[in-house]
Amino acid sequence: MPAPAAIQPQQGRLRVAVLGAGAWGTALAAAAARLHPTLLWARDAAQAAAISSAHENIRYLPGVRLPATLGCTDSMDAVYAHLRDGDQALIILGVPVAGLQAACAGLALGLPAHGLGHAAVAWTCKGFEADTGRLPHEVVAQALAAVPALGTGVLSGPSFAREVAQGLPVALTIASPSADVRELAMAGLHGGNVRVYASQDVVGVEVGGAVKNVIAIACGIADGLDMGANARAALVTRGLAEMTRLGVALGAQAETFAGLTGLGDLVLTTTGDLSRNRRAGLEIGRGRPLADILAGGMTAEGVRCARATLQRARALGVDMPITEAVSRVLFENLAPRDAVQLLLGREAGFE
Ligand SMILES: NC(=O)C1=CN([C@@H]2O[C@H](COP(=O)(O)OP(=O)(O)OC[C@H]3O[C@@H](n4cnc5c(N)ncnc54)[C@H](OP(=O)(O)O)[C@@H]3O)[C@@H](O)[C@H]2O)C=CC1
Ligand SMILES: O=C(CO)COP(=O)(O)O
Repeated sequence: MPAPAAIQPQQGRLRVAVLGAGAWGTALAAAAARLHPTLLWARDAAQAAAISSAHENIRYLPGVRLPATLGCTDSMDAVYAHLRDGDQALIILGVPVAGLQAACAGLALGLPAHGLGHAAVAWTCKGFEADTGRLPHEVVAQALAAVPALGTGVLSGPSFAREVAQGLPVALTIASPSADVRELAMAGLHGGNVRVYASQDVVGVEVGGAVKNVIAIACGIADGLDMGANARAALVTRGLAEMTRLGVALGAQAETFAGLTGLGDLVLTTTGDLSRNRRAGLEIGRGRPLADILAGGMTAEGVRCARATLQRARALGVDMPITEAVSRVLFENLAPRDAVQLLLGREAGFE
């Protein structure tokens, strides 16, 4: 695609709101607050008050100091008032896939009622919706259909929340059919140690984010079983192949999977121990029951969406052997070692 137009400085004019004060929403809010007036929204009043006063999200990012300029509220009216005070409004959704529909349904009512029907909305969740198999943009299109002037896009890429909140370097991708949304997201976050690239391939970016979580579980399982570095490299590479097959079948561009939101995020999440999906896999490989691992409420989107990914792939006739093996380990009591044998026992074929 052609390079997007140069970004004009928006200081003082662009206002950013981040909905969802989990690890990733808080980290992105911290990054945006270094550049623009930014307000974070938490659904829990006590959590919002604690973040505003202590400048720390003790539940999700303990020990990380947040910018003093970053406020947090549990009031959507306060969010709308904050956005109305600027000339341009960027709303970043930091909720998981399971919360996306409800978050958008709220915005579909609230944004037009507050004169913000032209805002830009970017979601950050990674996965297929568990019950419906929809990708996030399909959820958003339906939930925001009543506000057609809104610009929408997906923000993704290899990005552990803790590192971003600490101000360490990161590269992200905003994918949207709208040049305005791409430029607004870049203006909102690009600067200092944050680089934001643009893409038009929403499907490719979303499929990369969804499938890499499942492959991270597979790599965690292999590492938990001490299968070695060769096994991990094989899973990453063949995982990339199945991610690409599914993405292309859904209309994505194959090149997207060689970028930040495909290979980039796959490498990060399959090898970095900050990954919750990888950690879930490690524990499974070491024999811990899944229910135990998730008992604390840890967000592991690969667990939530593995079955939906597989169903969508089957409907398209796409072969995803690693995703299938992970799904059977998670939900059909297949022993991790038997899953490895199943993958190794497949017929030889062309790469
Ligand atoms: N953490 C990371 O490094 C990254 C995460 N992501 C993606 O971002 C998304 C969010 O992840 P992350 O922030 O880490 O998750 P967390 O578990 O840290 O936080 C989730 C946040 O969403 C809220 N939430 C949870 N369920 C719902 C719901 N059904 N409706 C509304 N709000 C809800 C939670 O509120 P409450 O606290 O009140 O429960 C919390 O504020 C995931 O899809 C993840 O894959 C993307 C890039 C990096
Ligand atoms: O998406 C992520 C990094 O880009 C975070 O990965 P986990 O959800 O596995 O922690």
